[in-house]
Amino acid sequence: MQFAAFADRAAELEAEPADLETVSLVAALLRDAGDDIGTVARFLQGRVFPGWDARTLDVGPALCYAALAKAAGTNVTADDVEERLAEEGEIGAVAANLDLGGQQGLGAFAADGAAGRDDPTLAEVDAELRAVAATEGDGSEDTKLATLFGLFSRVSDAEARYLARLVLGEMRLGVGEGTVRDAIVEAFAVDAGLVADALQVSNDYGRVARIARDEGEDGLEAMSLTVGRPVQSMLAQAGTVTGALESWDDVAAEIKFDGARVQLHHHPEGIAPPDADRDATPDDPTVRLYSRNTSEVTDALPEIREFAEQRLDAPAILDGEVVAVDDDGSPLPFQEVLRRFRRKHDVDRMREEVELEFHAFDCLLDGREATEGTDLLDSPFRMRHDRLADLLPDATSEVLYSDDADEIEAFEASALSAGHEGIMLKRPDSTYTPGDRGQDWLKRKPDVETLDCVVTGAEWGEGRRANEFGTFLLAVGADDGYETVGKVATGITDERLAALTDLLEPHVINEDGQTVEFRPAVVFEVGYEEIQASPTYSAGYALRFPRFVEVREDKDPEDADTVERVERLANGGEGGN
Ligand SMILES: Nc1ncnc2c1ncn2[C@@H]1O[C@H](COP(=O)(O)OP(=O)(O)OP(=O)(O)O)[C@@H](O)[C@H]1O
Repeated sequence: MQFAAFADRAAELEAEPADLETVSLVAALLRDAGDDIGTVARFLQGRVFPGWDARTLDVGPALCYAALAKAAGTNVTADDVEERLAEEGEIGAVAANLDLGGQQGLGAFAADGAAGRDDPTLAEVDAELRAVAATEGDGSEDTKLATLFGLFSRVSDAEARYLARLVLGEMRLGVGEGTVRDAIVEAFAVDAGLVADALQVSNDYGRVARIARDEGEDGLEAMSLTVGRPVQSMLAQAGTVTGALESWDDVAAEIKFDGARVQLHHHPEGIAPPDADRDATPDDPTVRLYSRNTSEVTDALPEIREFAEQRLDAPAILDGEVVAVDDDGSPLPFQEVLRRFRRKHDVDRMREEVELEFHAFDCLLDGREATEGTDLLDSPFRMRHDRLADLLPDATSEVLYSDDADEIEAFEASALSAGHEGIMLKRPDSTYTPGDRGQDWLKRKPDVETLDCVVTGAEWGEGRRANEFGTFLLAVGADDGYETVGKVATGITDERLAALTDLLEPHVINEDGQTVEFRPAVVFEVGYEEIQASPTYSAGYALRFPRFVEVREDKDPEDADTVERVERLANGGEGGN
């Protein structure tokens, strides 16, 4: 398929307001996509890589504007592109009006290796974007710029609209995961439940679309978890012991460890890297570790890798928390783990400073021969946990199965006095539902709830702080983008303000006097006293007394809290008992 044909269909989708029609248009596009079906399923969602693959293009707005400016010709600068963005409101419209590769464009003269407008195929665009993602090291910015310039010079105005959005990961087509899922069902007349299950185990819309088309329901049914391809983590809602005991016969209470989520994959025959299009060989590592966002973190956590290498023999996928401990083995605050977590250099030195432990709390795949069935997603929690305790007796979370509130309270008190964050309450017969923040896992924390908010704006400080941001605008996820819920200025030390300014400045997309606007990129955890309905902010709610707690480096904007959750919290639907 030509990229131009994809852009035409994207324009049709963008113009379609009705959800049902959108699903039908996507279904038709999937049917027409031929060999490009996987790429189409991903591009429509603004993704180049499947969900299990954490690679990103790593192209910030500034680089994208520079590439657009270069392709637009000698008269246009990156600042001009930014200015137009302020007028037009979104990058697609800007790109479509720049006459890229046209009369003025350098691409017209085939400079710098650019071929001029030549109608690239979808596969070519995909390959070029993957090349951008693979570029690293010294001079990588220049190489990325050259590749993007080359691509932008090759496309028409209509194509440029969607190419620019794709580069920045914001397609704005109203096509979310649910739309693609429903479209696969409609396009290939396959069972919706089978498609949903296949998506859960594979975390890969492109592959599910292809299998639904080529192998039908049998193929979907045969899809199972694959060691080395992380699934989305199952998540929790805030809940109460009384609520859990009212809804369930008994409760599985566990310690809530204060660390970072890690999915541990083990295969004795090696696990191929995610970007290698080949089977594993014995030279590949036998353990790979993934963060909550499915990024690989194996190299940052060598002791966890060594632990798994020594202790596991068969294929396994385990879910757990990595916690930092002091010399006595008592847990240290979550920030200590993060220091280790994102570490690329000096890992050995850091390893001496901060000791890490893995606490496994779930088992998604148990490949030991003696056990029946390997994929445990549909098995009840009690059984998954028993398997886990059998696999790693000394590194598995302790569980208290109880229907007695007093007993659970005593369990919580001992968890807190041992320095843990709180407890989790799980429904003992619940299945593992990847990516789901459902009612089967509840977190009970003794302190006030916090919210994870996307920082969408800020105001410059005054006087001696004129070069630092002073107040941050907070937003939460909505159906279409983000809605604001408050501003935070308290809880931030001077030193921290400087660091936050450095962190956020590269994400500025707009500036108007004292006020700046950010591309959604950074997530703040924010405490508050209360949430009130309020017309001041676009979410319709305002946080009272918001207080900065931490930057959630382990979360992407998509993982932030939502308007729906804010509404629930405001109406007292969640909270301590
Ligand atoms: N025993 C446990 N079972 C499940 N999750 C646990 C456990 N101990 C610690 N956790 C952590 O608690 C989190 C559950 O809360 P939630 O699903 O809301 O994630 P979160 O949004 O990262 O929340 P939080 O900010 O509370 O860590 C898990 O993601 C995991 O990192």
